[in-house]
Amino acid sequence: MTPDFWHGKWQRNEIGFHEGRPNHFLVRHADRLAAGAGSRVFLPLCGKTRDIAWLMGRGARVAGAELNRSAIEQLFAELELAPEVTAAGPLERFSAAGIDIFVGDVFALTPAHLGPVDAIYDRAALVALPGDVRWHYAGHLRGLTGGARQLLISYEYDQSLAKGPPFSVQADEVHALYGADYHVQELETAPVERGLKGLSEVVERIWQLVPRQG
Ligand SMILES: C[S@@+](CC[C@H](N)C(=O)[O-])C[C@H]1O[C@@H](n2cnc3c(N)ncnc32)[C@H](O)[C@@H]1O
Repeated sequence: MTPDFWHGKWQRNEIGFHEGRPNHFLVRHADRLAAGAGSRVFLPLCGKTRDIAWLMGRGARVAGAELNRSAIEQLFAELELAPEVTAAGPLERFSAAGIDIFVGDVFALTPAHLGPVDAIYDRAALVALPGDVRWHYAGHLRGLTGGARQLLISYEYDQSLAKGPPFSVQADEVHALYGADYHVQELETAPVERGLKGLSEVVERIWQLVPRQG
């Protein structure tokens, strides 16, 4: 997916991925992020997800990365926060109390700019990326965060019936991407009731990834 693909989606308001309310799996399993008051949670490819407000409401601090500037302007408007905007290498940092969002390519974000994070919450981020990029992404997340624990939400469907994104990411791929560094545990699986891409047989899975040396 090129940056223009995603900018076009935001420009045309084709944001079917945006849930508009906190994700049901996150609400049920957030305690496993061990991200209570003061913890800092990183949301890669964050869009303007309502999960950010929900996590902040629990006292977590939030960091995010998002390609599209308008999405982040909308996010701050919805949070009723006025961001301070500064340069962060090739990205921009939108900051307010308890929140830093890096606008630009997540692959250009460095650990020095991101700063320490306690946990990663990946919803519709890994699955937004094509297969070859997913390997690069998993390694980049490790490098950015020192292998912080994760909650990861994936979709599975028959990829021969529809093109991504979101891409189908099978269980064995999650293990292959993360199993060397993390204990990978499936927490819950549920059918996507409204379907996805016109397909009725789609499942959504939430994973907990705990660092092996942690
Ligand atoms: C499927 S959406 C998911 C957004 C959000 N996680 C949610 O749950 O609503 C993927 C988002 O990733 C952003 N994105 C895609 N490639 C990116 C990249 N290389 N760096 C940063 N953001 C990216 C897109 O603009 C889009 O907002």
